[in-house]
Amino acid sequence: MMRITIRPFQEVRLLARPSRILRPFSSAARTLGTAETDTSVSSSSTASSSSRIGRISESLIRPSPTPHVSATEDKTTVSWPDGRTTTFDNYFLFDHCRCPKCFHSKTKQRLKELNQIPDDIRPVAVEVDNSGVHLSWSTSEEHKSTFPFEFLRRSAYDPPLSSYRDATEGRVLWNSKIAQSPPSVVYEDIIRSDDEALKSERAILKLLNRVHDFGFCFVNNVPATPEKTQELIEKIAPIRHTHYGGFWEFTADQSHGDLAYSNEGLPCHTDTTYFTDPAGLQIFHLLSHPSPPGTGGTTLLVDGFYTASLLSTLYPTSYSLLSRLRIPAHASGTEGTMLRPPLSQPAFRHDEKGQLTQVRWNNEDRGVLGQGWSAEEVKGWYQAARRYDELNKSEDAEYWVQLGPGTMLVIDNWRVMHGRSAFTGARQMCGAYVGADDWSSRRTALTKKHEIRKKSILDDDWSVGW
Ligand SMILES: C[N+](C)(C)CCCC[C@H](N)C(=O)O
Ligand SMILES: O=C(O)CCC(=O)C(=O)O
Repeated sequence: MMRITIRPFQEVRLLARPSRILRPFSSAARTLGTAETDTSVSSSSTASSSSRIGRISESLIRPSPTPHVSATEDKTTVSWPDGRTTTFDNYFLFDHCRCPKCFHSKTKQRLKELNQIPDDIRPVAVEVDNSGVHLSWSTSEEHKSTFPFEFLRRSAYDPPLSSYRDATEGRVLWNSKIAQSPPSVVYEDIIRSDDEALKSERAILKLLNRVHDFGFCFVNNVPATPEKTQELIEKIAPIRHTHYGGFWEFTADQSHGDLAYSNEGLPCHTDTTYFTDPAGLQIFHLLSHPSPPGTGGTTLLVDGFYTASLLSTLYPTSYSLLSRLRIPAHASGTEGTMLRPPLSQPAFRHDEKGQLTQVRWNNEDRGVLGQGWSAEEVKGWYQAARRYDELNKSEDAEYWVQLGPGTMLVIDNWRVMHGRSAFTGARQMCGAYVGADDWSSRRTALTKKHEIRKKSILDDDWSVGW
């Protein structure tokens, strides 16, 4: 392990290749001293606090894939073997230390407060080996952090290393042709005997991965009863309770002041746009709709990410307006329920990397537009909305499927829109919502437990909090 002791204000470059010998220095704090050349690795060289004279001892080191690491008063720079360089604020690195003083390894919580980080925190020693970068800090008490290369690659922000896997990994955008081979799993893989709990979990993970990748997935061979449907849903993830209840059964009985409780057709939409946090999963199981004599009641699915990508390509200005202008939504049709989130949101929301993460699209529940908008924005929004609507209603985008007893449909309500054709006759539907964070947590936890983890994946303490 190569150990370099550095002094404040001293740029240090740790060489991954024996091409140069570091210019060692010995100096009092705060100034650069005259250099002494020392080509032997001084095993005795130890991290020095800022009060002691430090020495750089460096020698030719074997070529290795480890990066160069250099630290100055406020930044630590990592020069990767592929030639890319990323820089970290020393405050950021110290804040992300995972040593026992800074991070509770069981609760995965940060222990160090911001006011416990000295404003001028900086490394006083840098070591690099195959396990990562080891920084000794300028704190009064000895404090050392070890950063896996994987953490530094993934957390890089100056600049970001976009090669890192992100939330869109595995995502498949689809159009009406998905009808040829829609994603599905079978009930028996999930509901198993108690001694097959691990197989059941792997089947649930397969379902949730398909929901992540396609935005929906069928579960076939489900017993057509509310009880078995509820049991299955609760096995997958916790049910989210709303003003409609937890597990719900509904029919055209106007029991709620909402068109879903009628026999009207419903254009493609996402649900609960009137919640600050719209439902993550929308799950349906059509228990009964004798047809004949009943008619209609066919389910519509549209990949809102697919049509958003078309809009972005065809009408980038419209995409931008739907990504920026906030739309109030409300649910006001049921006695005692007047839902209207305090913070309206735009139709398209993106994550920190600019990836489309949520589509909120519901014409029926849309409120009064234009508050705080300009006249041009009002006009522009309607043009953009009509363009998006046209794409959603196109033959290319619409996937019509007739549900029936035995087939449960799990929808990512942040991405895939659903609707139905008008119907006649007695139609019994049941299902539930699951919170967005809840199904994401379930999928991540099952992935961690069941997927063979490539050694480059971050270990426990570093894999959380992204
Ligand atoms: C699913 N369930 C029938 C219980 C409620 C349906 C709510 C429909 C509402 N317009 C919305 O889009 O959220
Ligand atoms: O009845 C259906 O098939 C769907 C109803 C619906 O769109 C909803 O509950 O949001």
